[in-house]
Amino acid sequence: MVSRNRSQVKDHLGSKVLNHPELRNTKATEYMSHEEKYRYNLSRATAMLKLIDEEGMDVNEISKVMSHTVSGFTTPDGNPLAVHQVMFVPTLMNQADDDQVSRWLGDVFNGTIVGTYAQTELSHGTFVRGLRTTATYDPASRTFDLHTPDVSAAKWWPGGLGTTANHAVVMAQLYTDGQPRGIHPFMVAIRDRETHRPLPGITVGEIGPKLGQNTLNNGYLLFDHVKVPRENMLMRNARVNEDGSYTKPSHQKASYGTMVFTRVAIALDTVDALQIAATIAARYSIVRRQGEPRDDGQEPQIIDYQTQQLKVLPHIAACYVLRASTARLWEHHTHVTSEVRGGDTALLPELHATACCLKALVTQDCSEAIEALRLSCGGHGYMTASRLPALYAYATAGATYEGENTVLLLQTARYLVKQAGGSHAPPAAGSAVTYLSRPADDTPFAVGSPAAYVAAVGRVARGRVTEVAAALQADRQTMPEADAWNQSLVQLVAAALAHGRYFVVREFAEVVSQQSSSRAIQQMLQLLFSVYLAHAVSRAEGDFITYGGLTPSDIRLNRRHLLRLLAELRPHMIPLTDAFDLPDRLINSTLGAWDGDVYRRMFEQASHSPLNTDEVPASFHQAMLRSKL
Ligand SMILES: CCCCC/C=C\C/C=C\C/C=C\C/C=C\C/C=C\CC/C=C/C(=O)SCCNC(=O)CCNC(=O)[C@H](O)C(C)(C)COP(=O)(O)OP(=O)(O)OC[C@H]1O[C@@H](n2cnc3c(N)ncnc32)[C@H](O)[C@@H]1OP(=O)(O)O
Ligand SMILES: Cc1cc2nc3c(=O)[nH]c(=O)nc-3n(C[C@H](O)[C@H](O)[C@H](O)COP(=O)(O)OP(=O)(O)OC[C@H]3O[C@@H](n4cnc5c(N)ncnc54)[C@H](O)[C@@H]3O)c2cc1C
Repeated sequence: MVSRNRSQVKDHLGSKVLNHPELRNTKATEYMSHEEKYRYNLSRATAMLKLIDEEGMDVNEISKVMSHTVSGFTTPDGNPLAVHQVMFVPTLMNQADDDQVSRWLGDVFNGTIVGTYAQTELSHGTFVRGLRTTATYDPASRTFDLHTPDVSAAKWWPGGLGTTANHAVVMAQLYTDGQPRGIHPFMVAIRDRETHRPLPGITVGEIGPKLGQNTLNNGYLLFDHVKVPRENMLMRNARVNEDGSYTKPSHQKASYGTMVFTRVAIALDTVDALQIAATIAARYSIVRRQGEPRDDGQEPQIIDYQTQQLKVLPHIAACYVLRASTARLWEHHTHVTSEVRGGDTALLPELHATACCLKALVTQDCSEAIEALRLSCGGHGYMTASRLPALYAYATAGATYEGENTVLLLQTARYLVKQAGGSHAPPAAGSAVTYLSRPADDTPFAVGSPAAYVAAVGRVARGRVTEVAAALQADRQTMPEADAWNQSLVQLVAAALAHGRYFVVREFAEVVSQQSSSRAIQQMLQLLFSVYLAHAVSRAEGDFITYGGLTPSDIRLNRRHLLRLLAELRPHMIPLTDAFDLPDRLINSTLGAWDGDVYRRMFEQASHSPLNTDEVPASFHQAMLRSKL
C-alpha cells in the first residue's frame, strides 16, 4: 500500500504540523468576518507552505499534509494556497520545459511567485475547447497578446486568484501563423511582486461567498490586450517558435495533464472527509441514547437500531474500500506519468478514463454518505460545530470542480463504448477493461461469497456497457452522432458508474488477498468487503437482476444478509474508526471527540456565540423595541 495508508498523523510529518508553533493553536472561525477568516486561513496556509519547503517533502508527503485530514486543521475554511500547491506547481513541473522550470521554480519555492490555475470562464467550464480567452502570437515583438473578448469570457473560479496569487497559469486559445491551435497554458504575471497591485491590463478580484470552502479565495480575471513574452507559453509539450511556427504536442490532450492529476488527488482526498464524518457519526451513535428504556433500565444507544446501523456502518466499510482503491489509482498515476514523460503515451487514454470515473464515483458516494451520516446525528448534526456541514460542503464541491461528474462519467463511457465496439487501440496488459472483450464471468451468485459478488458486479458493468454501446451503434445508423449520443446519455453515465464500481471492488479484492500480516486483519477486511458488496447490491437491485444474474430470491437473501453483516460489524465499529487514527484536534467536532463528552462540548461551543455575551443584546433595543413603536 502507498505511504498515504500509513498513519497520517502519528508519524513525523503529521506531528510536525500539529505541534508547529504557528499552527498548533487554533481559533474558532465561525464568528469571524469574511476578511478575518481569509487572513487566518492564509497565514496558516503560508506556515504550511514554509514547512513543506523546509522539510523538502516529496509529492507523497505533500499529499499527506495537504490532505483534508490535515488541511481541515490547518485551513478549516479552505486553503487559499491549495490551487497553488495542487495545480499551479504541478503544471509548471510537468508542462514547463527545462529552461522554464529553472527560470521559475526557485521563485515558486521561495514564495516570491504564488500562482493559480486559471482555466474556467464565466460561460465555459465543462467545455474546455470552448474557452474564449485568446493568446495571439506576434512574431515581430515575440509576444503573445492575451485578451478577454467580453465579460462572459472572464476567468471565474480559480482558487487563490481572488487576492492571493501574483501569477496564473492561464489556459487560452492559441493563435499563431493566423491559425487557431487550441487550448494552451501560459504563465502570466497578474500582480506586482512587491506591491501586489494588479498589473496593467489586468482586472482581478474575488467572486464572493459559496456553500463552503469560503477561503479558497476563488477569483475572476480579465485581460485587456496583455503582452506576454513568447518564453511564457509552457513549452514541454507544444511549442511556438520565434517565427510563429508551431510544433504539436506528443499527445493532443497533453495540456490537460494537470486535470488528470488533480482528479486522482481529489478521489484520494475525498475519502479523508468520509473517514472524519464516519468517525463522528460512529462515536455519536454510541453516546446518544434515546427511546423506550430496555431491560437494563437504560434507553438504547441509537446504534442498536437497525436503521441506524444501515445509516452508519456501510459508510465505514466504504472508507476502507475507497481508500485502498484510490491509493492504487494514485500509484498507477505516478507510473503512467513517468511513462508519458519518457514519451510513451499509450497508457494515457485509460488513465484519463479511470481518473474521470473514480473522481466522479468517489465524490458522489462520499458526499451522499456524508449527508447520510449527518442525518444520522439528528438535529445536532445540523450544527456547524458538529463539522458535518463543512465536510459535506467539501465533498460536494468535488462533484463539480475538476470536471463536473456527469461530464467526466461521459468521458469514461466514451472510452468504454469504444473498447466494447473494438474501435479503440486494444487495452494494454493489466488494463481495467479487458473484461469487456472476454466472455462474462459466470460464477454463480451465492450470498456470503465475496468472489460471487465481485463477479456479479462485473456482469453489471459488462451488461451496462455492452447494452448502451449497442443502442448507440443502432442510433448512429438513423441520426446524427450528437443526437445518438444524447439519446443514450443517462445509460452512458450508468455504464461508467458500473464500470467504476467494478474497478473499485476488484482493486479491493486484490488488496484483501495480498494482505498477510494477520489472520484477524484478513477476517476484518473480508467482513468490511462483504458489507460493501452487499450494500452495493442493495443500492442497485434492479441492475443486479437485469444484468448481474441475480434472481428476486437472491435479492431478498441479500437484504437479510446485509442486515446480519451490519449486526456482526457493529461491535467493531469504534475500533474500525479509531483505526483511522484521527486525534480530536483533527476531527474538531462537538459530536465526534474520543471521550464522547458530547453535551458538555455543545454548551461550551454555544458559549462562544457573540449573542450570549450580554444578557440583553444591543439588538433588542435597536431592532425589536423600535419595531414595536
Ligand atoms: C508539487 C506537488 C503537489 C502535490 C499535491 C499533492 C496532493 C494533493 C493532495 C491532496 C489535496 C487533494 C485535493 C485537492 C483538494 C482541493 C483542490 C482545491 C481546489 C480545486 C481546484 C479546482 C480546479 C478546477 O476545477 S480547474 C478546471 C477543471 N476543469 C475541468 O475539469 C473541465 C472538464 N472538461 C474537460 O476536461 C474537457 O473539456 C473534456 C470533458 C475532457 C473534453 O475535452 P475535449 O477537448 O472536448 O475532448 P473530447 O473531444 O471530448 O475528447 C477527445 C479525445 O481526447 C481524450 N481526452 C480528453 N481529455 C483527456 C485527458 N485529460 N487525457 C487523455 N485523453 C483525453 C478523450 O478521451 C477523447 O479520446 P478519443 O478521441 O480517443 O475518444
Ligand atoms: C469550489 C470550486 C473551485 C474551483 N476552482 C477552480 C480553479 O481553481 N480553476 C478553474 O479553472 N476552475 C475552477 N472551478 C471551476 C470548475 O472546474 C467548473 O465549475 C467545473 O468544471 C464545472 O463546469 P461548469 O461550471 O461549466 O458546469 P456546467 O458545465 O455549466 O454544468 C451545469 C450542468 O450542465 C451539465 N452539462 C454540461 N455539459 C454537458 C454535456 N456535455 N453533457 C451532459 N451534461 C452536461 C452538467 O452535467 C451540469 O449538470 C472551481 C469550481 C468550484 C465549485
